[in-house]
Amino acid sequence: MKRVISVVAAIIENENGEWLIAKRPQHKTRGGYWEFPGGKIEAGEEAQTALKREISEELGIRISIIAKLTNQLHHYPDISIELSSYLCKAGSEAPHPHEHTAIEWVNLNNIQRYQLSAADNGIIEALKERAKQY
Ligand SMILES: Nc1nc2c([nH]c(=O)n2[C@H]2C[C@H](O)[C@@H](COP(=O)(O)OP(=O)(O)OP(=O)(O)O)O2)c(=O)[nH]1
Ligand SMILES: [Mg+2]
Repeated sequence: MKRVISVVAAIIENENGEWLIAKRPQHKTRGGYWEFPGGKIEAGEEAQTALKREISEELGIRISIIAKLTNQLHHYPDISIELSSYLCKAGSEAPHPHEHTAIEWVNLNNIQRYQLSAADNGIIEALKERAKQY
């Protein structure tokens, strides 16, 4: 059995109802794919603490975590990940891509144009479901 890596991702919404996605650098696993910023939970770390740390490292901003959105196990050929996503709000600080090659604010209608990691399909589904309720 493959090792399961616990990963947290921030689903950050701005005032225009757009979501922040970031492009992974080529040299990393799943390089060139877009994702929701975040990363691996370190040993002994709480999920939400890990998320705030990752977002500070990757984008240089603080976030408030509103609610958990999804929790899904995904098997890639090389690794398995347990991906937990959280709905978040950013303050007035502008995010900068410290560890990605680009960031974009996208709405749910044009997010399909970006090639997202396979594990993120469940997150998009959940966001679309949620959008129907409003
Ligand atoms: N952050 C993030 N990782 C994702 C998403 N979807 C997805 O399959 N992954 C995968 C890619 C990686 O194999 C793993 C998380 O890796 P990561 O590269 O962000 O981890 P990290 O920030 O801790 O980076 P590193 O120190 O290991 O380089 O989860 C997503 O939406 N966000
Ligand atoms: Mg990361």
